[in-house]
Amino acid sequence: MSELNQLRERIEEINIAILDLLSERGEIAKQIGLEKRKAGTMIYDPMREKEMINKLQDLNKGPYDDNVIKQLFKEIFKASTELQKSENEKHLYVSRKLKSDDTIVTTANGGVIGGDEKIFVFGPCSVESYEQVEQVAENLVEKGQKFIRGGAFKPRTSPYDFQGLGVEGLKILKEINKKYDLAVISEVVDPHHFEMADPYIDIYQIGARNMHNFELLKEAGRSNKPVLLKRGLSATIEELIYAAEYIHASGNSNIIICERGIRTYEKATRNTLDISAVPILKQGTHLPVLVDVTHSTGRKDIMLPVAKAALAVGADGVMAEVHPDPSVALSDAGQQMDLNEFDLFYKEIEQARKLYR
Ligand SMILES: O=C(O)C(=O)C[C@]1(C(=O)O)C=C[C@@H](O)C=C1
Repeated sequence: MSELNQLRERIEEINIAILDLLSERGEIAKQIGLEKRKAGTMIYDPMREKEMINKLQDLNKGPYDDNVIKQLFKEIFKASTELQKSENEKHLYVSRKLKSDDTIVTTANGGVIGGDEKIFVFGPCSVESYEQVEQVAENLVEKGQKFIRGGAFKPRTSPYDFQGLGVEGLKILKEINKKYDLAVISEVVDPHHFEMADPYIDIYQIGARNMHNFELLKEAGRSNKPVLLKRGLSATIEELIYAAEYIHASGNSNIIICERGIRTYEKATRNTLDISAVPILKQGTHLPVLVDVTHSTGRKDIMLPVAKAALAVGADGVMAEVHPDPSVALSDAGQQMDLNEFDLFYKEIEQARKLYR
């Protein structure tokens, strides 16, 4: 055998030895990934990678220089994190990889979210009085709606802003539910609220500001009612999925995700609606996805085209705020539709809804 062929043979043996070691390394990385998942730690660990690279560079005898070694190992670490992520994703309860069928959330009054028909969730930002909620409820029943939203506990940016009527607000919502058979969606802000609010609420809402409140998510997971989870103000789609996973992992599979806009540098709208999050969430998870056009835009003049866009990209429904007299509303006065504006909005969005059934 020529010298060249002998060397090539040796190199191929080494390739196979490296491949075997890489496979073994990959299997260990997968196990590390599972341990990290149990502990709730992030997959990517730059400090650990730096430590390992420093050690390897110290031991490096050449002929490859330190930078080449660094690049080669960086590629290996990257491949490991990708492996860990896809393994984790396969194991996420909310992942479509684990369950290909859509999750369909139902309420006692026959409301269905995530089924063949797209749905709407309308109602005032805050519950202010029985009369105020009733005016909206009557309007919704005339339109054949199944849901009403209204906040009784309001986590507001300023502590001096209206904080909601609390339990009194929930009682009003229950009266409305009994009289109009509308399923009530209302926010809870404290892990102790679930037990207290149970007799009054049909779907618990976890608001954007609490998307990362893990104790609240876990308690929502222990509750026996559907949970509408809003995307955090600065949360990535991955973080939103993990927040939903917290609820599912604690035992509750009835989860609805709500894209409500994220904080960007753009000032033309209140938040920036991440429209691409909708198909990404629909592909990556089996959960129903709603789009809140009030909080994402903060502008009544563009709510309709944005709502149509949400339905067009695959949202299971649209949320929007409606108030009988927004000018005196105790919260979100500028962005809630009055009943006339709502009629116009509804006529058009109902047409669009039929298109995307
Ligand atoms: O040690 C870890 O925490 C791992 O997840 C393993 C590993 C690796 O491949 O060595 C993978 C990704 C991390 O960014 C750091 C290291």
